[in-house]
Amino acid sequence: MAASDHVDFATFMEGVNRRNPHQPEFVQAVQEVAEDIFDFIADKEEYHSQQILRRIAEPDRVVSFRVCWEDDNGNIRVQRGWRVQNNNAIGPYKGGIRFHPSVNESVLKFLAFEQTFKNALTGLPMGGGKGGSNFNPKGKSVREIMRFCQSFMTELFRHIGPDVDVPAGDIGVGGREIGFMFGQYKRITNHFNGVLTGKGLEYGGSLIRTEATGYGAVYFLENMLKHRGMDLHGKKAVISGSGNVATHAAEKIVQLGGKVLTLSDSGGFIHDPDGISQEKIDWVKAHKTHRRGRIEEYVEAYPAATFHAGKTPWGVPCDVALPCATQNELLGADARMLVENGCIAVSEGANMPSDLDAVHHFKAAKIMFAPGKAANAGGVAVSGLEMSQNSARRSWKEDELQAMLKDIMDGIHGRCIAYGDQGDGYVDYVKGANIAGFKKVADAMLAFGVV
Ligand SMILES: NC(=O)C1=CN([C@@H]2O[C@H](COP(=O)(O)OP(=O)(O)OC[C@H]3O[C@@H](n4cnc5c(N)ncnc54)[C@H](O)[C@@H]3O)[C@@H](O)[C@H]2O)C=CC1
Ligand SMILES: O=C(O)CCC(=O)C(=O)O
Repeated sequence: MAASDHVDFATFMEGVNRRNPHQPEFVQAVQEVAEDIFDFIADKEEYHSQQILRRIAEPDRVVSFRVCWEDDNGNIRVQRGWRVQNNNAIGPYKGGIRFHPSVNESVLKFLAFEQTFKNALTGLPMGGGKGGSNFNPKGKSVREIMRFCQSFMTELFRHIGPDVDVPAGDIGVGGREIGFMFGQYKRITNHFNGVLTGKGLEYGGSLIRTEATGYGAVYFLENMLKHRGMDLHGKKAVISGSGNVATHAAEKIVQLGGKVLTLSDSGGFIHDPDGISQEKIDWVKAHKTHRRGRIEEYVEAYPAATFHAGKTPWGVPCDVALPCATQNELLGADARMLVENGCIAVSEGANMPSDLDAVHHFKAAKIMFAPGKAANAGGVAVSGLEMSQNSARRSWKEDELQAMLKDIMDGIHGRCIAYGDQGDGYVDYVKGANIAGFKKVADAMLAFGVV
């Protein structure tokens, strides 16, 4: 294709929209990447002629299946399950499984697409995938969760494998669910291998996998601040979510001398002006993981705090913000409010929590803004380390893994600077992450020819 025949950004996006009707999350994720990639490849003929971005934005395959299970009252329930295998140019498909009523093909395609770039950024050999179901774990008994997980794996097992596709947890899927799924995989296949990550320590799991995403998001934040000669000491942090990522991000902020003011769930947010200490974080972890309670009950345990029903925490003045709940939970108006209130840095613990308007505003305001594909990559990175440990049939020590996680987060920060430094002191981390992730996957694809 001659340079003049190159498809331009608008035509490319028109095609993405046309081919993916009613999939707004997927189109949004592709647009955020394409905005940067089109500039980068403007003078790189091969990426155009080999249609690399067009190919990455078309999943290798989307498997959709029926998941039948029986509830405690003997009723037969039917859910839909999916595995989206987006791209395996640099390694086996890798990415979590989400159980939430909002899960649909668009959400999983966006997550698998993002995962492709994120996994490339870690420097480890992992392709991008994601799966899940519209099953709602809320209010279900442990036996119901177990029956659902077993039924889900009864179909999923034929599409995955330690060198094929290695799922893990995500929203609604933690250690308990991974245990039920691994048990069923082993029963069906008679194989004990590293087909899932986030496993229990007794059966092949890795130390610090549970903490890695939240800790990693704070390490990335720390790196951004350090790059500008600052640190987290005394900084006020606003965090959304109260699950795995949010509570471990809060824990690391507290360890590094910051003050955490908020946590949230789909019912609203709590604001604790005294700061959410380690003891309070432990209470939230137990409340969410064992008692499966709501965040509003925090104010009964800690009366100095207030609960704000149906609201997000972005109006609380802060120095740094970490959206750690779900996609599109931080909108353009929230971004404006954060910047006006003096927020200097945002590190995305969740996947695509900021909508496009918010991302554009953060970039225009030139605050430090780390997109999820860079900031929350610590989780999948330690999953990659779990895969290595499983292959070698050994377990590394905690301090070795902590050092590796830190090193990987430093590496991602460095890659973002390499492609995102604007030369005037401002680093466009979105651009840096998109280009660094794209380049690795694209160059592998070029090596394979047209496949
Ligand atoms: N668990 C992991 O290792 C990784 C998770 N992530 C992302 O981090 C985010 C959180 O995941 P986890 O903490 O693992 O899940 P989780 O299931 O432990 O917690 C999810 C949290 O988000 C909240 N939430 C869900 N939907 C919400 C909504 N509509 N409005 C407000 N709050 C809502 C829940 O109440 C809960 O506090 C997701 O975007 C996930 O994709 C990203 C990288 C790795
Ligand atoms: O550890 C993994 O493989 C999954 C992590 C994940 O789902 C994510 O990075 O969004």
